[in-house]
Amino acid sequence: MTDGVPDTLRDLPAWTPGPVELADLELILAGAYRPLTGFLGSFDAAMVIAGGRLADGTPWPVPVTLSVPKELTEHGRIVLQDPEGVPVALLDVTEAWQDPTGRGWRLAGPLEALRAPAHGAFHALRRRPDELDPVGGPLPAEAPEGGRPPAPPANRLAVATREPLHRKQLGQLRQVAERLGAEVLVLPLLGGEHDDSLVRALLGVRRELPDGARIVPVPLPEREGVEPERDLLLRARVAAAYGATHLLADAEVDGAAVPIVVPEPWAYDADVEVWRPVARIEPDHVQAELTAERLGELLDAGEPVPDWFTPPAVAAELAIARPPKVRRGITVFFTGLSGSGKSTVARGLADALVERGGRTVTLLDGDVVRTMLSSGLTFSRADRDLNIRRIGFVAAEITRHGGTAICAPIAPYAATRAEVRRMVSAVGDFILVHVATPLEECERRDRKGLYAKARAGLIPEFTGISDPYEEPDDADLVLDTSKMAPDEAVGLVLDLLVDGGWVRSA
Ligand SMILES: Nc1ncnc2c1ncn2[C@@H]1O[C@H](COP(=O)(O)OS(=O)(=O)O)[C@@H](OP(=O)(O)O)[C@H]1O
Ligand SMILES: Nc1ncnc2c1ncn2[C@@H]1O[C@H](COP(=O)(O)OP(=O)(O)O)[C@@H](O)[C@H]1O
Repeated sequence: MTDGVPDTLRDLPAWTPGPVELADLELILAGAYRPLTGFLGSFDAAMVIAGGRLADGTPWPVPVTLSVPKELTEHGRIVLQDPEGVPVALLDVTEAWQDPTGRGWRLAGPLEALRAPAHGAFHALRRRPDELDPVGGPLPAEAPEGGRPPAPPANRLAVATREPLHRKQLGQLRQVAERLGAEVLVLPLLGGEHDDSLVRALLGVRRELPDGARIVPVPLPEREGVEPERDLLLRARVAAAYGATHLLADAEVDGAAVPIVVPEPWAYDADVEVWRPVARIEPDHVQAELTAERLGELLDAGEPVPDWFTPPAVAAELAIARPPKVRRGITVFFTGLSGSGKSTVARGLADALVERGGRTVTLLDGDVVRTMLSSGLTFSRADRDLNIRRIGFVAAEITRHGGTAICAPIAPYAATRAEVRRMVSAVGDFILVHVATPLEECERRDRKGLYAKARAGLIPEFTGISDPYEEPDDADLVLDTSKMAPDEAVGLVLDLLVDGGWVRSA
């Protein structure tokens, strides 16, 4: 491995895989996907999807593939790079194939590591499987006074989790580890929006884990469309590569790479105020679980998460990952025809929120965006989509940081609006307001004289006249401004925000 890009690679085409593929690449190169040494070819992928096995019969739960644009399928070698353009691996292409369902192109072939991938927060905790001691670790150098050295643990119990561990799971983990005589390896699975919170929540309960427990973050994002059983099988594979002899999980699954251990049910004993196996609690002392729904309600309302349920360090991280609604970032996204009233209502809403105080507001109005962020873009479908994606990107950043983004573009395409909803919802909340003023009314208003020009054929591709507008079927609020005054329209959006808990009632 060298610092610069070797001369021999400089002329090769480079490709930046998607986030899940980059995580796969890292795990393949680290040996955490053993026995996989590269992305799957068509036969292996088909066998995995159909029967959970590679073509040679090795059990493998999910298709680990690399998708590329068609142009890249003509090359024999490709440099795979991270999103900053730093080369990570060299792919020797042995097969370019087309996915039978989506028709997208895939590449397979051996990989050569060029440089260790750059890790962000908590990089100091990362370990490749070969950087962990084998089960049991090195023997203690000296025996404790007057006794024999304790036997090293015979087993390694892994927990591979995308969720923090609460008091129940911590108790179950201690119980199972003790029963197995196992050391504990916690693998926080990275790839979500709150990776840092997850790792901090696990570090925060270190003292509640059995002695010597290790925490090693592993990039294993949730994969779209993969059933929970297959995800569990993949977690077991990775745990096995990290030397685990057992994996703690909520459910059993056949064919796992290491035995899955499902702990016996535990509950909170309200009489003696401890968590313990249900079998050891008087039935009328069993406290009802805090459901995920109730936990969500507490966090949304900014109420404390009870100490009996989770340690304070975890509760603090839960509140960071899901802040109270009054402090949570939100995007209010107006969509509608030109002249429908988007800017008027959006401006009125921004003013009303500023007057109330308590929220920072950024208005991303359609016309204004087009003179700054999207200057130079046309009104072709591709440029409109790019414009909306840019607005969505900025809105998501504002939302991530707890702000209020108010957007007011036409945004005529449902798929692009859905993309923005996804981007924003991953980091906060998203409200879609359809300003559904009829075209006749927008045209009658014709504030800028654009409809007249469009009718005269002077503006090609004018939304509603010579270009499509796809009506939303997922709007959180629909406003027809031909039937109400601007103040009333603003009032309706404000009511929605107050009722939903994002804005305090005046
Ligand atoms: N061909 C065509 N179609 C639609 N609109 C046009 C067009 N050409 C210029 N304009 C003016 O541009 C404003 C719409 O820009 P947006 O960025 O909101 O459009 S889009 O979301 O990218 O489709 C829109 O402003 P609003 O009236 O505020 O919606 C129009 O004034
Ligand atoms: N209830 C209402 N809400 C919003 N705008 C209204 C309403 N009633 C009349 N209008 C008028 O309609 C026009 C809408 O223009 P604008 O807000 O720029 O629309 P857009 O941003 O959708 O192009 C303004 O002249 C506004 O005064």
